[in-house]
Amino acid sequence: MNTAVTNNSSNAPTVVDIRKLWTVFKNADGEQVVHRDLNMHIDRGEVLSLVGGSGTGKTVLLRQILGLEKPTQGVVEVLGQQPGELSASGAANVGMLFQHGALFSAFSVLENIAFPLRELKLLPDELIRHAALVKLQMVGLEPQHANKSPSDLSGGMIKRVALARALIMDPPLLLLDEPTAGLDPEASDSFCNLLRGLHRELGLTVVMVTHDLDTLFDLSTRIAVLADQKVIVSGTAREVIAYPHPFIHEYFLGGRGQRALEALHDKPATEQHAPRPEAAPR
Ligand SMILES: Nc1ncnc2c1ncn2[C@@H]1O[C@H](COP(=O)(O)OP(=O)(O)OP(=O)(O)O)[C@@H](O)[C@H]1O
Repeated sequence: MNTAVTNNSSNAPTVVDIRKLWTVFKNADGEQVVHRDLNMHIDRGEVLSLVGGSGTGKTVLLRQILGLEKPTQGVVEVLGQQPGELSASGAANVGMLFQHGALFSAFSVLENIAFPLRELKLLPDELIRHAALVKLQMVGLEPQHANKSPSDLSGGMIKRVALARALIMDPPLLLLDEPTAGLDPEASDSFCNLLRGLHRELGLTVVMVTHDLDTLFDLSTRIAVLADQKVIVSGTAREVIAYPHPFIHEYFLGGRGQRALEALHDKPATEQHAPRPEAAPR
């Protein structure tokens, strides 16, 4: 099997560096190796999407970058720090948008957004409230929604509130787990537009897991494919699709993939970024 392609032309600093990562779970049948000697690095400003079959360890990898789980072996670094060892201020390096928003149902919209900042216990209430209102506006919601309960919100609004909460500490790195899952096409387009605008305006680095090909092609500057317990290829959509692997063929060249690809063909090639090797750690 070929290994993946050309050089990284970017001189941007590395935000996420994963080296020789192993994830092994013990279960009733013995051991399950999810990641085997996996290497991946993500530079500042990238929107890197993780694609792979069910159970290939995409969510586990996000949780390891966030510091919720430790790998069995190997190194995960975010801005040069191990996520599990981040200080209170360092914890602000990563914001995470969970798949279903994961809002606290007993809290108002504003209390949900403010929660991570309030937990730090470093700022007065009025400043926290002001910061949360700024984030509410940043995700395109009017102040009149501030006191609503999550149960009064549409699916698209819940995602926006969850995004505002993920951004409350101004993290340079944002993790997105299925950001458009459960949204209708219109809400999904609108949320992608919001994410694209925030990525540009805030200079964010983004790592995303999505099964939605429209979202994948719409937002990604690079796609990394997880298969055979590692990243088998990373690059633009065109480069990844050209890589010979049964998963890629099935995933991108089935009917669903073909439809999403038609939309991609309308995009100028200049919107695509250079492919990257992930075979060896730096
Ligand atoms: N805490 C855990 N203990 C044991 N096994 C786990 C644990 N967390 C994840 N796994 C297993 O690791 C594998 C990878 O899980 P993960 O949720 O990362 O997959 P995924 O690529 O996100 O899949 P999907 O696309 O279906 O969401 C799965 O087989 C899962 O059952």
